[in-house]
Amino acid sequence: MDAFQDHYPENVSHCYGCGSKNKHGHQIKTHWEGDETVTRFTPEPYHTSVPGFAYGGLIASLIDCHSTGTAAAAMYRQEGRDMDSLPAFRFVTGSLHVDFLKPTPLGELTLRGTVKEIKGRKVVVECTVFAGDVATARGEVVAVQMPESFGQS
Ligand SMILES: CCCCCCCC/C=C\CCCCCCCC(=O)SCCNC(=O)CCNC(=O)[C@H](O)C(C)(C)COP(=O)(O)OP(=O)(O)OC[C@H]1O[C@@H](n2cnc3c(N)ncnc32)[C@H](O)[C@@H]1OP(=O)(O)O
Repeated sequence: MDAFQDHYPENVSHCYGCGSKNKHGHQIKTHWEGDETVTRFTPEPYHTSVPGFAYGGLIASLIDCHSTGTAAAAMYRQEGRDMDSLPAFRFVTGSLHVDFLKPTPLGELTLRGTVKEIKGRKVVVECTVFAGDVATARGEVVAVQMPESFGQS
């Protein structure tokens, strides 16, 4: 299935969470299901916190990149544009809030995102992590369109 991350240009495909060119990263893949965005990810044994359960930093990382990808896709969708069209929308994380509701078991996880707000260069995304039918974590990300000057002081 065509994923948002498949449309990131090669020179920005090195992100640890979502870059297809980062062999050490999570390489998440996100797509639309109606008005929700969905990522499926199965943690490895080395993502353990307490034996049998996933490390919270991993959960936060998945929420982060799921949500920045969702922000970009939502902007394209709002403008009725294809994700390969120019100018490109690229988002970075302004803030990342995570509530860990229940221990998250090692096994297939499903992240479901919804867009709460689009305003100017900012998109607010809510994301819930499910293990089976159980919501184990919920996050909110403020994603901001990357300024031209990103990385320069
Ligand atoms: C480090 C490597 C990144 C590589 C990226 C390469 C490009 C790749 C592109 C595509 C591939 C996918 C990449 C996915 C990336 C994955 C996620 C990450 O890990 S990103 C890394 C962590 N994040 C940062 O390093 C941001 C550092 N911070 C900044 O650069 C700025 O602070 C920035 C851009 C976030 C905001 O600065 P302003 O000056 O451009 O924007 P202002 O005008 O202040 O804010 C715009 C709106 O956003 C809100 N906002 C900004 N920061 C906020 C915050 N911390 N909390 C809540 N709202 C915030 C503001 O209140 C404002 O909203 P109102 O218009 O007033 O409604």
